[in-house]
Formats: sequence, C-alpha cells, structure tokens
Amino acid sequence: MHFIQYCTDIYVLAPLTDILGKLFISQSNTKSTIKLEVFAMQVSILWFRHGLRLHDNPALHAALKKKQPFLPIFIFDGETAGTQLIGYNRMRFLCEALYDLDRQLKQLGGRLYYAKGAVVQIFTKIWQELGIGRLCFEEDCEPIWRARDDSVKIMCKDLGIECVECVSHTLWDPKKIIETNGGQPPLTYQMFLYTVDILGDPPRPKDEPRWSRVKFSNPFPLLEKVLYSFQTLPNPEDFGVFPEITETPLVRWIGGETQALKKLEERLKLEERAFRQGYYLPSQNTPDLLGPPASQSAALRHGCLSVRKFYWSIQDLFKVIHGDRLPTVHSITGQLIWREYFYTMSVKNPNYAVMKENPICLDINWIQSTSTDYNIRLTSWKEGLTGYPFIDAIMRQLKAEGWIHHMARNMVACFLTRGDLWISWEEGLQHFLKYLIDADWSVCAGNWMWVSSSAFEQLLDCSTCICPINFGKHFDPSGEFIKRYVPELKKFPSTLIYEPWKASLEQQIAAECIVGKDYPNRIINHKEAAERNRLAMKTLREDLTKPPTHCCPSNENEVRQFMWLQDTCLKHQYVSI
Ligand SMILES: Cc1cc2nc3c(=O)[nH]c(=O)nc-3n(C[C@H](O)[C@H](O)[C@H](O)COP(=O)(O)OP(=O)(O)OC[C@H]3O[C@@H](n4cnc5c(N)ncnc54)[C@H](O)[C@@H]3O)c2cc1C
Repeated sequence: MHFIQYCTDIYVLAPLTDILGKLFISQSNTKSTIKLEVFAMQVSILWFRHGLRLHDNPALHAALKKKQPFLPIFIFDGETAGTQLIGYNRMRFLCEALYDLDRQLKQLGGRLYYAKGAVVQIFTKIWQELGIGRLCFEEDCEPIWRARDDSVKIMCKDLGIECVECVSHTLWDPKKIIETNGGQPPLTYQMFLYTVDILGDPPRPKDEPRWSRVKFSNPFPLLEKVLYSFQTLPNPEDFGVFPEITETPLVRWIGGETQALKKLEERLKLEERAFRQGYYLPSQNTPDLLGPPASQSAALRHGCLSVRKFYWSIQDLFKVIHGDRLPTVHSITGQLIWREYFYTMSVKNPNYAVMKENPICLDINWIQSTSTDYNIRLTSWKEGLTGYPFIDAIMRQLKAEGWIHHMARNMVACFLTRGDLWISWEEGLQHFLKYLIDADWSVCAGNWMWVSSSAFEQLLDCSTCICPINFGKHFDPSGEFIKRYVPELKKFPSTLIYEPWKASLEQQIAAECIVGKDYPNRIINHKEAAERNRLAMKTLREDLTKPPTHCCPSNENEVRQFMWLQDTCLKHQYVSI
C-alpha cells in the first residue's frame, strides 16, 4: 500500500510499514536474497542538513509526531551543508552548530548522532539494525542537492520508510512561487514581490515541541561502528579541514542556535532604535566596518536561526512601535526577500552558478584562464595583494574571519569583474563559497551575477562601477579598516593610505613600508581599466542580438538599494571614470 503525505509541502511515496513489532519482509542489499526482519521498535529520524535548530523546525515536529523512538542525526557525506568546498571558519561554525544541538538535546535526555559516509548506505544500515519508521528533513530547494535527496527518497520507497520533507529554509516555498507565476520564476524583484503578495504572509514560526513526551532512541551498541556521538566539541581538523592562517582572527563568529537566538535579541534592539528614530536598515545607513558585526547571515544559512522567526520578530516589533506593517521594500524584511528571490531563481536552473548554458546569465568575454595576466591577477585578488589597500584589507578579512560586509563584497566583486580585472565572476564565486561563513550557493551566485552585470543588473551597464579608492574613503576616511587588516600600511598617513603608490620615497621610509617591496605595487591602473571595461561592456551591449529575458532591475532605485549606494553619497564617489 502506498500513501502520500504532506508537511506544508511534502511529497512522500512509501509503503505503510510503521506498525510496531510487525513482521516485515524486505529485500536485502544482495538483491537475490529475501530476508525476514523483525523490528522491535522502528525509529523516527530527523536528518539535519541545514536547519540546525530546535525552534521553528517543522521536520522536527514531523519526526516527533509518530511517537517512535527519536533519532536525530547529521551525516558528513562530503557535500551536505556545503562541505564539498569549505574553509576553516565555516567548518568550525558548522561544528559548533552541531555541538550546540547536541548540548541542547542532551539537556532534553537525548543526543545528536553523527555519521561519516554515503547517506543512503548509512540510512540502510540503520534500517537493517533498528528499522526506520519515518525519515524527516527540511527541504534543500537548490538543484545541487537534488541527486542526494532523490536517492534518499528512492531508498525510502524501496525500504518502506515514510519520508517527510518540510519547507522551512525559506519564507515561502519557491516551487509555489514559480507555480503562482505561471511556471517561471519572477524575473524582477518587483514581480517577485507581486507574486508573494498573492501567496500571502509567510507562515509564522511553529511552537516548541512537547519534549516531555519524547522518547529518544538508543542505537548503541548495535550501531556503534556507524554512529558516533559528540563527546567533546568537534573540530574542523576532525573532518580534515585545517586553518590556512596562523594568527588568531580579530572577529570570531560562533556557530549554533543558542548564539543565533542571543544575537537576534541584540539585532532586534538595533532595529528598534532605528524604527523609533524613524528609519530602516541601520546597518546600511551607517555601515560600520570596524564595529562588532550584527549580521545573522551565517545563522540563516545554516538554519541556526529560522528565517520565519527573524522575519516575524521584525514585523511584530515594527507593529508594536508604529502600529503598522513594516514596508517590504528597502527594509530588513526586504533584504530577506532578496534571499528568497535568489533561491527561487535557482530552483529550476542547475547551471545557475556557471556562465555557460545558464539561461539568465550573459555570456561575457572575460579574460581567458590561459592569458599570461590571469593567474597573477586572480592570485593577487585572492591573497589580498593587489596593491589597492581597501581591496586587500577586505580579501584578507575574508580569509581570516569568514565574514565581510555587504558593501565590501560589492567592492571586491566589482573589482574582480567588470570594474578592473575583467575576470569571470565564476572564479570569485568559488573563492567566496569556500571562505564565507554564510556561503550560500544561490545567494552567492545571484549576487555575483548581479555585481558583474551578468544578470539582474542593468544590461551590461558599467555606470555605477565602484572605485577602489573613493568607495572605501567614504566609509572609513582615516583608513582604520585598512590598518587593521593590512598591517604593513599601519604607519601610512591617512591622506595616502588608499593610494600608497602616490607616496614619495621619503614618506614610504617614514611609514616603514616601501611600495613594491614591503607592500605590492598596484597590479592595474583602475582609471584606465575601468574605462577599457566600460567600452567593452558598451560594445557587448550594442552587439547583443538576443539578450536574456530577465536582464533588468525594476528601476534605478532598486540598483542603488541593492548595491547600498546611498542617496546621501555623491555619485562621483562611486563612478570610476
Ligand atoms: C558578491 C556577493 C556575494 C554574496 N554572497 C552571499 C552569500 O553567500 N550568502 C549570504 O547570505 N549573502 C551573500 N551576499 C549578500 C549580503 O552581502 C549578505 O547577506 C549580507 O552582507 C549579510 O549582512 P547582514 O546580515 O547584516 O544583512 P542585512 O541587511 O541585515 O540583511 C538580513 C538578511 O537578508 C539577507 N540578505 C541581505 N542582503 C542580501 C542580498 N544582497 N542578497 C540576498 N540576501 C541578502 C541575508 O540573509 C541577511 O542576513 C553576497 C553579496 C555579494 C555582493
């Protein structure tokens, strides 16, 4: 007998086999033999991937519903949670998030188990030893996870396991958004807002499960060779990821639900102050490169914080203060909707993170990887050795700490691509995916396409190209941020710190930093490169016979908002030529 079950939007195909102690006939791994298994008590599994939290977790509720012994698990399979391409900081964030879950579950009488290896093999082994009644997980909507999840669904079907998949990594179900928009993702942000307006408010967070009723499974000693439990704080080194930098990072991001909820309280206070003073987006209005970061992006990316909780906390706060709903556009909830937008754009597009055969991406003739300049340019950018101190400070901060400000991301992404180096955004994306602690396939690729003018931005329009000298000066005139991350320049006077090549030899000696020896000469002349690139973009635009259908933001204001180009800033501060 087959049945289909939904948890918001779950599709499940599984034979009904969850009767306790039932004599169960199944096919074993060796296809030819049929063996009889007697399962005393099948377990109900919550498979953590993203969604590393206990609050507002519909998959957790689904796993607890059946009253079967509960087995929470995370599997290190070499790809889940972005572990295929991962730097030390994000791996540590992930380990801490798992440890925090384990700690919380222990207080509730259970623990988090983890395993290493191929997902299907591990679940099959658990099924052989304990029997699995239900397997629940939060949906990973991006196409990169589809093969993994399809193989698990097929396994569930074959083994008679009920499989429950819940949507809670996004505010709305991206598939529903596409369906509402006639089968295509909405092509502009305005269209996106219009579509989600039809769908109505996103669901509110779920209540806490009733833990007192939960019976935890004890899979030991049967599964001692397959499952492990966290006896001590797991380290990235335990999973083969090692630090690349020896110095202690100045800003240390801590992973886990407990920390995320604490930071949410702090963030709400920040937003509240702004609401009371009559403005939104304090982190955009007064970007602080040096202050303690208030971002929740890494917590959202790993699901330590529920996006629905974040969204509704902000909406409710605004209502308390102003008795009204927070406007979507240009507010923090608007930022969360950008996240939704990029997820939705990627759902049906497996080539979303590459230029070729990506229907929304322009084919731009970036410099070839075989060109002599290529490696020098790319390596200098990655290592923070371009000779442009603001760029170098950001790139070094990325490697050391794993999180950089949105406007800093815009700066270095523009510099690598259409602004200066004319290198494909795909290279930048790979570097960001490795080192960002909030690295998120859809969001990162979407932003890279936007900033490089490959998609979403005004068609090949270089008019708001960011200047690596003036942009930083505007936010940090004295260059304190540079001094923090590029210590070679810490004795340089503020007047020259953004352009050290302009310093006389005497000034360089006085600052104890000789340009070309202690700190590199700039690898490119920004003014000349930006003009060259602007002309290349113009030619491409004029020659384009069949532009991709999406390539336009709703209006100029949207571009400025997205790039954090504030109205109060003079335009020439950003224009490169
Ligand atoms: C080249 C480039 C790459 C990026 N890669 C990522 C990435 O891999 N992961 C990631 O979460 N963000 C990425 N961003 C978006 C943005 O820089 C970060 O989300 C932001 O810096 C987080 O800071 P915050 O939490 O203070 O943002 P807030 O302004 O407080 O916004 C709240 C939340 O909204 C979401 N958000 C904000 N801005 C954007 C945006 N432009 N696009 C999509 N979602 C957004 C984030 O989840 C963020 O935490 C990228 C931006 C650029 C220009």
